[in-house]
Amino acid sequence: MSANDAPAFGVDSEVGRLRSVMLHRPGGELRRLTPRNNGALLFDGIPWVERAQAEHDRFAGTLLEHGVEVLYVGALLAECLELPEAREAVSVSVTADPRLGQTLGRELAAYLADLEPERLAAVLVEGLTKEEFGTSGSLRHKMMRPTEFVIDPLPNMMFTRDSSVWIGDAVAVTSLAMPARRRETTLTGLIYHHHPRFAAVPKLYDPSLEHLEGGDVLALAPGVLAVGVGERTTPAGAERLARKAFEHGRIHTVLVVPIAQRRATMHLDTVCTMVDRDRMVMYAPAEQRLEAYTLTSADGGASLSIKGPKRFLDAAADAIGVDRIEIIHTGERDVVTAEREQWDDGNNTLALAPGIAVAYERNTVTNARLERAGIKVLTIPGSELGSGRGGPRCMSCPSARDAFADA
Ligand SMILES: NC(=O)NCCC[C@H](N)C(=O)O
Repeated sequence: MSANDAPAFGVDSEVGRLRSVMLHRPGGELRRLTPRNNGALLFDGIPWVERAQAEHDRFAGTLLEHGVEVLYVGALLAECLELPEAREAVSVSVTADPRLGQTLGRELAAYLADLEPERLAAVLVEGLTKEEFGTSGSLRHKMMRPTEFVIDPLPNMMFTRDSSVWIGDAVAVTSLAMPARRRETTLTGLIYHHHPRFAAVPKLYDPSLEHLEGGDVLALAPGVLAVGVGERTTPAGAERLARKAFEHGRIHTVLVVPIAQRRATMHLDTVCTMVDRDRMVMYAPAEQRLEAYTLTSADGGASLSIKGPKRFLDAAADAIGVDRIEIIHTGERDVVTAEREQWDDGNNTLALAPGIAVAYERNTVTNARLERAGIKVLTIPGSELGSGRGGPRCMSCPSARDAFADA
């Protein structure tokens, strides 16, 4: 398919020319972060909010300059929340929180029902404190501190990569592992199920299923997925996704890649990302260490063949049908620079086309290596955004790329 008749939706690789992407511009939810809650909310510091927004605007600006359509979660949500059925679904999911109790739950439903779509969309992401909510006849409310949350904020909403992932022409709304992020998928799910733009798109997964996060899913090439299994995605989640992808029919091989269960490697896309058709930026120690189980199915996912494990890069080259995948290392050969730049999302790049990638400017050594290898690196600032431990790939969910064959 050529660029002119590219599908309205669809992602068959990490590098096909990017056409449309979902972002979330960080807002008031970042103002909820304090030194007491930042750990539980999965931030390594307290971001300067205005600066984080300016950095995010630079990111979005870079995408727009390169012809990418930028869709914002806030606007899509507000558009959905014009629909009574979407408002009802969101109210039911928020007020089902057992911590609220019957009275506060009922009062909260009435409060949400009075909000205009845009304000409701903002409250759902920014959260709501007791003092913002106002008076209540509930015991729960009486016993809360003024700054305690009636609705928890979602400061990680800007990492749109994790709560949904496109596989061919279908979307998987994922099942997030960390309590601080679980409610994100009620919002992304709402968008994909209710927004007229996406309502007809086939849905491959849902948040009630085994844990699976989009940052762990790499579309290595048409028909081939790599799924990291570690702190977030479970083996059961990877297996379920594989079955569903085989059943849907666009995927022939799923490589399941165990990754260390620690914060520095929370998702596979913190360890490696594709920057070209057969080139990857990767944390050097992973080159030899990463292994993969190769999953295939001869009957559309009803039964699975599981082979391996073998070295990930060999399994990937076999599955894609190339001699080898060329690796560009994060940082230098010295362990310290590599570790620092891996931590700062040096290999969490977003490809706009084969050989063109957006990267944080701070990872100077990795970026220089990429440039030396002939990759065009478009840098963006990320000093504040980075405190959430996610880079350009984490902060974007592509819904349309040109087909790999034509990219
Ligand atoms: N794919 C990614 O690596 N996403 C970054 C997620 C960062 C977020 N603070 C988290 O811990 O989930």
